[in-house]
Amino acid sequence: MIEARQLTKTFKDKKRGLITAVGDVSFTCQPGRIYGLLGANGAGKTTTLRMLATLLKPTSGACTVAGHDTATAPEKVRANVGFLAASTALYGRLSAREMIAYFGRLNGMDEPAIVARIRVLADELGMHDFLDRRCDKFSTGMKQKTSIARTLIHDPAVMIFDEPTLGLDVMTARAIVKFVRQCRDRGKTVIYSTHVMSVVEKLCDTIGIIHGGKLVAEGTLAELQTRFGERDMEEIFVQAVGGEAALAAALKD
Ligand SMILES: Nc1ncnc2c1ncn2[C@@H]1O[C@H](COP(=O)(O)OP(=O)(O)OP(=O)(O)O)[C@@H](O)[C@H]1O
Repeated sequence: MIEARQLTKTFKDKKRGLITAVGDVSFTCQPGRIYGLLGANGAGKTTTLRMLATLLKPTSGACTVAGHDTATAPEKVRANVGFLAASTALYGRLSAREMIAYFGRLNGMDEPAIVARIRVLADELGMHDFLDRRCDKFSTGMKQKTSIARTLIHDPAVMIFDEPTLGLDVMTARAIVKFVRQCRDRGKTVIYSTHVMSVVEKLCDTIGIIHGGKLVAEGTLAELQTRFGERDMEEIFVQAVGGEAALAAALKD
């Protein structure tokens, strides 16, 4: 389970002064559920996820992830979390299998467990054709699948995906969305950040709309449709952030 309580993160920026990237954000995600964090560029999604994954310390507020507090037990949180960041990198000279196994060892797994888990991930993500090829020759989709596998090698209870389908072709994006759904169906707690409305509609059990660092609306798709009197997620989103002018102004910052 994930519980964020009044999470706030401010940055001092030379040009822009004090920035509240995330302000007073609270939400929970239960096992077997996908929480979709939906927001435009600069809304505060990545900063929120980095706090949950212990990569950033909140300025105030707290988070509990898989039963552990990120401030007092960060190692325990990290052992139970797989975080696919937009910037997750691969070593070009390693093959996908070597890369994934390396992260298995970093997570304290023994060799038989690593071999077995790579087989499962390669089946689920469709990676067998390129498992033993060098990462520097990979397409964007192959790289992303390898990054996902290395992030989830230790089969964590909590999985955090930051824009996992960005820049991917339709078929690869569909394969990844299907994989995320399977993770949820196996009881994982999943956070999925994106600005793609259609993915949120199809995939997420609960949707949190984040804008200017604030969680401005939250609910199931049906709840949001009722609350805003709209069926279309894009219309709901624009209304939730205060209209097109407010969205355009935020994107200019
Ligand atoms: N290290 C930092 N120093 C200064 N400002 C930062 C820093 N990290 C993020 N910000 C600012 O905080 C705000 C939220 O950024 P964040 O990356 O969390 O948004 P996002 O929703 O993930 O957007 P995107 O989809 O563009 O990645 C932005 O205004 C960003 O410029």
